[in-house]
Formats: sequence, structure tokens, C-alpha cells
Amino acid sequence: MAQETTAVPAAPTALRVTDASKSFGATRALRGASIELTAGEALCIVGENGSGKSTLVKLLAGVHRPDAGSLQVGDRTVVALSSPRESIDHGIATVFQEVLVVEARSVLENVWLGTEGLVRAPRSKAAKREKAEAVLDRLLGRSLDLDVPVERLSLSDRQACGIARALVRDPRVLILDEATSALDVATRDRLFEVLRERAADGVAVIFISHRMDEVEEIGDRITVMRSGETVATLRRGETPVAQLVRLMTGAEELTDHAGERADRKIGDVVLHVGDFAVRAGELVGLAGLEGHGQDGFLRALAAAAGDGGAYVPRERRAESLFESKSILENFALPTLARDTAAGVLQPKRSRARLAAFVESLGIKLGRPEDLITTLSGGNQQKVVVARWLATEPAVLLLNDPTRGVDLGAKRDLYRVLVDLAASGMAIVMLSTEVDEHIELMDRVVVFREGGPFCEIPRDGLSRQALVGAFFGQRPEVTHA
Ligand SMILES: Nc1ncnc2c1ncn2[C@@H]1O[C@H](COP(=O)(O)OP(=O)(O)OP(=O)(O)O)[C@@H](O)[C@H]1O
Repeated sequence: MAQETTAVPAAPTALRVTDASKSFGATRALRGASIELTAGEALCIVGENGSGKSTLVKLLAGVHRPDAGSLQVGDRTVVALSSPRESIDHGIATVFQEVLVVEARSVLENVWLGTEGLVRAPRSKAAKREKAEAVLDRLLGRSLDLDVPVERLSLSDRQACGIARALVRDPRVLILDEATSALDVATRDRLFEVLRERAADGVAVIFISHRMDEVEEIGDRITVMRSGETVATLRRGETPVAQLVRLMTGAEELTDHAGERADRKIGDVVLHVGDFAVRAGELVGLAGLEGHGQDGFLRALAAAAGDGGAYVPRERRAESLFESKSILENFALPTLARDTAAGVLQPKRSRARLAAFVESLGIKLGRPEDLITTLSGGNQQKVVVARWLATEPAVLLLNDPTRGVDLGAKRDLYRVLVDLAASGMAIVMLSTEVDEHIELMDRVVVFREGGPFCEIPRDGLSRQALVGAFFGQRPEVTHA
């Protein structure tokens, strides 16, 4: 986005964090992290789950105060932003990882939430409407009824409302912390255009994502975090993904790889709904643009599977997490019955079972008794997935389970899924990531306009075939 800096005068500093540290009890979430951005620049921050990205963002958003370090916003040095309000007053707008909306309130109210009394916000109702409309139209490529409650919207549209909330404030620094993970492909593309336009107007953008394609597309520079430190900052295009991964993990190579398909026996049909059947040992993908029926289909499969199935929902905050409970309790809920001997709960057993998943999925945690909310987003997600894997269902139904999970951890999860399939479990997984289908699935059912549109077998899976089918193009080898 920004010009090469050699010939043009250096743009002014928009934001500089120097040596920021932050601990939560014994956990050192940040240890001397530093980043710098000039006006008009987009900086991507990448790093494994739990490496400190969100903590850094929360310092900038005034949610946490640093233990040490300094912060410069524009040409002002501030010791710390002591509240979200102060962050906003400095022209910083943050979109957080979780989709944060007030479900019962209207789209319009959600977009302007928390701006009361802000100097830069328009005053009149009409002006607010007009601005919300303009920003949402641009993001969604269509107009959205501003008066409906947000709970009636798709997850993608809800996330778009959260992003619009940041955009309408016309920030000088715009921070997106994995804010694209619930967006459908087309909305994400439009968001990237908007980011480019804002950057051209001098806005500095901080963009956090686990998706390398997004990072390559949006970042002028990329800062890599590892264990709370900023270990490298690189120019876009200079660094092959393999090197980025090495910097993130500190290891030479990613352990490869789930795609290796061990000899798997496809067994009997274990679940049948309408024309759709899934067999023991199969990995079946559900794909399509957001809102084309795949979500409802997966839920219908879950209902049909009954006790023999386990369903991992998509919105972990609303549908799966008990925020006031510990990691262990969140993990052990559905398997508690198994851990009860003569009517007495045996926490040792659930602890041992959790330990196995901590190992196989690389879950980073302090103690199992700590609150689930002390985990990073990606690690919370892994606990939710582990909970359902532990129930050892005949059919496992997963709704976009790798959202927010880092590259290495995704591979760990793929390996676990392939092993489970090899042991005879049937797995149906909705994924919004095309590459995930290509890497993992035996076949993929593409949804369009409310129902299954075509099915692509493993040997026909490619980006082109899948994305083509999303838009109504039938691939050459299809089964109806
Ligand atoms: N409120 C908290 N209390 C205790 N520990 C916390 C808290 N918030 C974060 N941590 C810990 O700080 C570390 C960094 O977490 P952070 O959320 O910044 O990681 P992240 O890089 O954003 O990860 P992800 O990619 O999973 O979102 C983790 O070990 C996490 O468990």
C-alpha cells in the first residue's frame, strides 16, 4: 500500500510501541514487544496462538495497561491508554477477534455503539444513518436494513457491522484482530479494497490474521511475534511463507502433514439424511459462499445423528464456552458421566484425557483449573474441539473448527482428524477455507442457493473447481 520509502520523504509516525511488557500472573504475555507504523502503512502481525498478538492489541485499545514500555500515537507520547475511551480519543479504532455485537439492538445502534460524546462522531440522527449506510453498502455490496436487530443477520454480516463500527469513526489507526475470519469471501475482498483506500488517505492499519494469503495481500510489512516478543519485521514479498513459519515457531520445519492419507477403510453408512449419506472413515467437506444453506444442513445432520453424533458449533463465544468456568470444566462437560465412578466425580480421569489433547493439539495453558478466558482465542477454540473429540462419536460434525487457529495448530488438528477417520469415525466439516478442503477432504459438497449444488471428489478438488462451483459453475467431474 505505501510507496517504497527510498525516494519519497518518510511518512510521519502514526504509532510506535517500544518494549511493551505485560504479565497475567505467571504468564508473560508480552516481553518487550515493539512495533512501528507510519501513516498510510499496513502492518500485519503474525504469530502462533498465544504469542501475544491480542494482548498487544488490547494495550492499544486501552483494555489492558502495560507493565512497562512506551507508546507514541501520532506525535504524542503517552504512558498508557487507561481506557477504551482514551484509545478512541487518540484516533485508534479496534475490531476484536470475537464478533462483538449487541444482538437485540438494531444494525444502526450497533454501528454507533459507544460513540456517545465523541467529538468526531456526527451529531444528527440523519447524519449517522447516512454514514452507516454508506460504510455498510461499501462493505457488503448491497444495502442492509439498518433497523433490524443484529441477531437476524448472518455471522458474516454481524462481523461486517463490527467492522463498520470502526470505519464510521474515521480512525487514524485502524486495528483488525482476526476480524476477517467470519466474513464471506466477497465481503472480505471488499474490505481489503476499503483498507487500501483508507491507507491511501493516510490511515495506518494493523492487521492480524492466521491466513497467509491475507497477510501477503494486505501487509506492507509483517511483524512476527513469538512468545510475547516481536522477533522480526519484514517487507512484504521478501519472505517466503516457510521462513515466516520458521520465525513464528522457532523450529526448522512444520511437522508434516495431515494430507498424507493413511490407508483408510471406508465402511458402512453411519448417517443418512435425504440424498446425503456419510460412511465410517470418511472426511466430507461442506463448502460454499456464506449463507447458501451449508450451515443449516450441518445442523440438520447434527439433529439426525442424535446421541451418536457430536456437533462443534461455529460461534464459540455464544454457543460453546462457559466463560465463568475453568478450562478443565469446559473440556469435561459432555464426558463427565464417564468420569463418575459410583456416583463420585473423578477429576483425575478428565484431567488425563485433557492432558492427551493438550499434547496432540498443542494447547497452551497455565493450569487446567484456570478460567477458560485466560486462554488466547485460538487455544480456547482448541479446547472446544477437544471437548467433542473426547466424546468419541460415530459421526463428528464440525462447523468451521479452525477459525482463529494458527498454521501449525491447524496441521495438528488435521492430523488428529485423519487419525480419527482412520479409526472409523465419520467426519463432516463445514469450512470457509478453500485450502482446507483441498488438503483434507475425501469429497466436498458445495452449497448454492439453499441446498447442495454439486459434489466434488478428492481427485477433482482444486481452488478453481471449488470457487467456480461457489459461483454456479459445475466442475467437470461431478456427482450430482
Ligand atoms: N486475561 C488473561 N489472563 C491470563 N492470561 C491471559 C489473559 N489474556 C491473555 N493471556 C495469556 O497471554 C498469552 C498471550 O495471549 P494472546 O491472546 O495475546 O495471544 P494471541 O497471539 O492473540 O493468540 P491467538 O492467535 O490464539 O488469538 C497466552 O498465554 C494467554 O493465555
